[in-house]
Amino acid sequence: MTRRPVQPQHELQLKLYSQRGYATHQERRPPPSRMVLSERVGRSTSRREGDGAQKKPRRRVDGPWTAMNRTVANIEQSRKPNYATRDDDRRNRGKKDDKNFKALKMQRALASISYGQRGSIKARMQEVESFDQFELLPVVKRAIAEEVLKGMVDIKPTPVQKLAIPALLGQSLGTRIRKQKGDASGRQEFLLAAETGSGKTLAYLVPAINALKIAEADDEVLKAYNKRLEEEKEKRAGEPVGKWIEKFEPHPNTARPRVIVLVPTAELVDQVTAVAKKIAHVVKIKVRPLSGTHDVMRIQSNLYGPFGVDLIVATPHLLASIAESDPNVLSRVSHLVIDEADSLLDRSFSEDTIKIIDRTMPSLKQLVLCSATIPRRLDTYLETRFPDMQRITTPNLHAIPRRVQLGVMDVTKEPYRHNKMIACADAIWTIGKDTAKHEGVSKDEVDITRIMVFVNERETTQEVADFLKSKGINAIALHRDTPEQRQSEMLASFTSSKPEKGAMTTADVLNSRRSLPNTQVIVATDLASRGIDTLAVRHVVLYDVPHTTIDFIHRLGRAGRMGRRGRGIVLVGKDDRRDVVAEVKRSMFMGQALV
Ligand SMILES: Nc1ncnc2c1ncn2[C@@H]1O[C@H](COP(=O)(O)OP(=O)(O)OP(=O)(O)O)[C@@H](O)[C@H]1O
Repeated sequence: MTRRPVQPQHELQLKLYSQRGYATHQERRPPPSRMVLSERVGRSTSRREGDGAQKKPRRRVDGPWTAMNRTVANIEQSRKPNYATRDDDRRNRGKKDDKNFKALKMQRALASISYGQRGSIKARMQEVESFDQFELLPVVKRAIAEEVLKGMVDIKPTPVQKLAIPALLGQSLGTRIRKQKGDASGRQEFLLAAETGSGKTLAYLVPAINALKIAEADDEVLKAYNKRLEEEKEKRAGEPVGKWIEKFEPHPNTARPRVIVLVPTAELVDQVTAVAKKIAHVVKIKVRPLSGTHDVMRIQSNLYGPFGVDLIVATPHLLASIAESDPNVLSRVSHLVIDEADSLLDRSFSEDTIKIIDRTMPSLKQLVLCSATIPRRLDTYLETRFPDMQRITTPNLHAIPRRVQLGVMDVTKEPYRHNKMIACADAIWTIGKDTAKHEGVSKDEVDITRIMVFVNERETTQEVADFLKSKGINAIALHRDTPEQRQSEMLASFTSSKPEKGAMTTADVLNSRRSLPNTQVIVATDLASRGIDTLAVRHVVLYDVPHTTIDFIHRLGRAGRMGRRGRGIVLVGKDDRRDVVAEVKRSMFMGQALV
């Protein structure tokens, strides 16, 4: 048997962060797994092989003395290490083999979507080339081109938009997407599932606003109100409307929105509101945000303001509590969108979300759930509650794009000795310096590098941010107690689509020893930043190994958005599931969906 040469750890680290962009020998060819878990680990002991198959298994009570007095090593045959060679590994790669994703399979959190179904969808998508092919009102098309995607050349719908917009519009198009008739009440239910950063927001906002505008044209009450308003304007000859509108009769849409978009966080309320307002500006509808960060006065004026409200973007908790005191708020909703449905229908939010779904049901025409991941729990819930829901899934759902690379840092080795904080700071310093180096020494100013660090527990965010600050890194923790202004300033720079120049030159950055100029870091849990459109982020550090593949997808999804390239670094410690990390890395390399 040939032995593999052992490389000193610091050499591996250097290689890992070398200019070749993490594509080191180890990276390109993951070592074979030395310990392969039993294929039948999920089955009960009674059904395992051999003569013991018929016997009832003896009940074993685990306790401090269980391992004593054993005369044989308690190693199952099936747990024997698999000494697969690299050649075996290379041969097996790509084969649809049960060996793949074993560790992930044990954790299986995501619902599986057949590749057969994805293939046929891919063919249908090719039939759509432009937003003009959708049966949208001209004013909505203009809003997309002139406001939302302003400045972009060759504007094309993204895969999820190609599939979802015609379906939500009830348009047959060439796409042959099944036109949903709706149930007895005429209500339609959709699930939009597509990768992170793939343009889901527009995919649901555009058809909802289009429907809103069509309904508005048929609304007799609104037409009569507008007529009276025009007469009043004439009567008051030139007096600014803002001065007298409060005293005029209440707007028919006051506190009676027709479209509601639910999102999990205040940051997402702001983000989705900003996109909706860009369309609203051209289309002339009233879009208002409702989130816990607003004071009571602002919430009151957003909901009960004299100009009415058409579309509300809200967090479920706040909206559910408003609906408790004023049930009419949800009495006229025709379109309900649940963005980040995997979070909003999970334990912490589901009570309020379901309350809102139930209350809007009588008037609801379209229910749209939107998510980058479909956890099995959500899948089961939808199966039971909405058996006729039309599922629109893109071909790459649950796969982390190949343009995002994943590097692994072993924190148990020198020089880190299990100290994750030092490893994290080291990774950030390396990224900061490497990025400056890549920009070239001739540059006067270097672009600011934005890095997101993800931890599993909210409590750790501040601890990690403080440590990074002590190491000269400009880091901020994203949690409830961070001053709102600082938080929103930092988020604004992370979500900007244009690169921003820092004050330092390349030489300054490379020579600096005490602080890392031109680098900004946000430390967060993925829940705090779920859905945030961090276009400026190219690097993500997974300080903790995520608990599930769902978290892997959402966290790595903050980088490499909308076709951009990205890099992730996962810090792996003594107690972390290396097998899971290795399999995620392998599936990313092969462009396969995670399980
Ligand atoms: N057709 C398009 N062409 C180019 N860019 C687009 C298009 N549609 C949307 N975008 C841009 O893509 C980015 C990501 O969109 P969006 O935030 O809707 O992604 P998402 O799918 O909701 O991601 P997540 O799952 O992380 O919430 C935004 O900056 C948006 O402006």
